[in-house]
Amino acid sequence: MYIVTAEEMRRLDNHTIETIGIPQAALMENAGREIARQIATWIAEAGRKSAAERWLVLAGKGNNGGDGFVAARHLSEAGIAVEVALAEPPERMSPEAAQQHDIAVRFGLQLIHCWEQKIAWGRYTGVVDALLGTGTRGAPREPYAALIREANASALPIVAADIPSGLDAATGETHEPCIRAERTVALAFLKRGLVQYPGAETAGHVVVRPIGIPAGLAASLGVRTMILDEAALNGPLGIDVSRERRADTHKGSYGHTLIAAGTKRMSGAGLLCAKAALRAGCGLATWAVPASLATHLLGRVPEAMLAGLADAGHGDWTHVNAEAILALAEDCDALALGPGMGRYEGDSQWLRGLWEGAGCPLVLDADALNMLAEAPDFADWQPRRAATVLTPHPGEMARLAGVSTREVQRDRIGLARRYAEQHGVTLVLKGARTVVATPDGAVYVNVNGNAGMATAGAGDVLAGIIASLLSQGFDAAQAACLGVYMHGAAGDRAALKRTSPASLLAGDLLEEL
Ligand SMILES: NC(=O)C1=CN([C@@H]2O[C@H](COP(=O)(O)OP(=O)(O)OC[C@H]3O[C@@H](n4cnc5c(N)ncnc54)[C@H](O)[C@@H]3O)[C@@H](O)[C@H]2O)[C@H](O)CC1
Ligand SMILES: [K+]
Repeated sequence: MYIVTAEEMRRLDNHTIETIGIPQAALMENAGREIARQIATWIAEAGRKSAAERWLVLAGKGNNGGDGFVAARHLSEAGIAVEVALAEPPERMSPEAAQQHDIAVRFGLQLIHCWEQKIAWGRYTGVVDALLGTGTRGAPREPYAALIREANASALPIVAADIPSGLDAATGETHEPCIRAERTVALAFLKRGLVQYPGAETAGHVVVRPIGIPAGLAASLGVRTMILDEAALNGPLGIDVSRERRADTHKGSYGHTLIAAGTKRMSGAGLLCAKAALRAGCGLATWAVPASLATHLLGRVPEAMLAGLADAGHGDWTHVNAEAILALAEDCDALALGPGMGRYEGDSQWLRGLWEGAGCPLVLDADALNMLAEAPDFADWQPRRAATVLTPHPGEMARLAGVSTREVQRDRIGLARRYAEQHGVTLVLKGARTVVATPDGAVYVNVNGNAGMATAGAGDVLAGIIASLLSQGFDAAQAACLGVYMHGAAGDRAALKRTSPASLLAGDLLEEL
């Protein structure tokens, strides 16, 4: 399922009208009818009687308002009482909205002129927000701001037409004020703002309804952002998710994952990472740690091989010669580096040796990302010889990109795409709605998982899963996407087994993989 910006939506819209020749009024008719249909369905599902309902449609002066007039007509036809509140007089409306206004008048709909009359909110059982759509620029101005505040304060259920008014369709930023919708009927395609927080929260439950724009047009007009679902895994990512293991295979058929992770204080990070790799299906896993630690970890993951690397008795990673890790990596199919590694003097240069030296796919997580972020000479590092996957959380992403965490969260899709393209890496920007960006400009947004996964060690599990998939021969985009999807799905299964997701542990994810 494609996710578009307002600008991409305009291109799709224009192409449909001008090249394919579907009249704009037909698209608007479809849009309004779909909104009304959804409302009628929800009323019925809630066991309420249409005859007992009275809805108020808030109509703005743009085409979003035009959709509102159409929706009102179809609600009325479905036997649901409806009135339309006009934010501005018809002479200020877009031609399409003005046309729908005139039709509404002749149709006999009850209209309220907000510049002359106050809305008696108590009269209604629900509200359609058709004030502002994808044509919005910046924070809602008057009279829209006041209407949005009143609608929110009314505590009536609000159904947003296309997007909640006040939401930035391109980023998910919410302006002050912004409609808090119970549901949103997205027209033709999901807008980015509906899937990124905080926008995703103000949109409530989102459904996407077709309005006559061919679904395939998105790809042909260059849209490269989509929901990470099974259709994406099976389609553009080319993964057969129902594929079974062949019977005549052995552990050597499924790759060998090397995990360089953990220190005395954070040995659990390495443990979770190594276990996750094995649970995600690699045939063999080697867990490398500084030698001083190895004796304490014997038998902790019996299925993994434990490699204690000479550390001159220091128990830290910079005293482990990078060459020793590279020598182990020679026999492995992917290397995960960073969880629980700690930070040391000169560690950025230490990482450089591994970045330039490792000929197998590399997953960098946690401390390895901070080493990378602080490398003053990163621009001079030789390009990697195999795929690289970075798995930062927003704070680590901020350090990598040299911006604030707030900046990262403001436009996760845009930032992840730019970073991945610029640095030739596959980037997994973690957090609610994890974003996977590939070096060729494709972006996948994950929608599974839950807040219980905001727990120590969940990231270490993800790094292990992705490295495991890389060692099984999946390419970087496939491994990152399938890994993120499996990780979220495991989290959802684990959360179902607990009274509250709050008590979920990273170790629980392993059991569900
Ligand atoms: N996607 C489609 O193919 C179709 C979409 N439809 C609907 O049309 C809107 C987009 O319509 P547009 O006229 O471009 O924009 P808006 O309705 O969002 O109008 C905005 C309106 O308000 C003014 N404005 C802009 N920013 C602000 C602000 N911050 N405060 C106040 N006013 C503002 C601006 O000048 C415009 O006049 C889309 O979302 C769908 O709902 C079609 O109906 C069907 C085809
Ligand atoms: K709206």
